[in-house]
Amino acid sequence: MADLMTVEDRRAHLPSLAATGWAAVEGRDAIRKILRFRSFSQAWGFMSRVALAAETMNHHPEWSNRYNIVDITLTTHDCAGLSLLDIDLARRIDRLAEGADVVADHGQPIECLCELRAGQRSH
Ligand SMILES: C[C@H](O)[C@H](O)[C@H]1CNC2=NC(N)=NC(=O)C2=N1
Repeated sequence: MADLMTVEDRRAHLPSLAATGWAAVEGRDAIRKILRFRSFSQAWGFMSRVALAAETMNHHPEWSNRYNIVDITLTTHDCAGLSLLDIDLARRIDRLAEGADVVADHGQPIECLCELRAGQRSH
């Protein structure tokens, strides 16, 4: 069972993900990144590789694909917020997305997620 990230975890891990284009999702304890590939084929190949990583981790993205665009949101359903599994999957996604363009005009600064929201309690 994945635990909700503590404030310390968040401060340690989230800012570096901002550097690679991850942003906070409005109203959710979740991170989002939008990628643009050269073609549908490149986008689909990326998604295939991420799918294999997700299956290995048993941790899956919420994502959509439109031609050469892949829109990815990560959060952990079991704890209704961000866990370290989301950090791990985000880093694997960044490695697999090498060479793709990052669409940056969305989301809130990721630092918004470095404090726990009302009602959230990390173990
Ligand atoms: C039953 C299965 O192990 C769980 O539903 C896994 C599958 N993949 C998952 N993916 C994500 N993002 N969050 C989860 O809590 C989760 N739980």
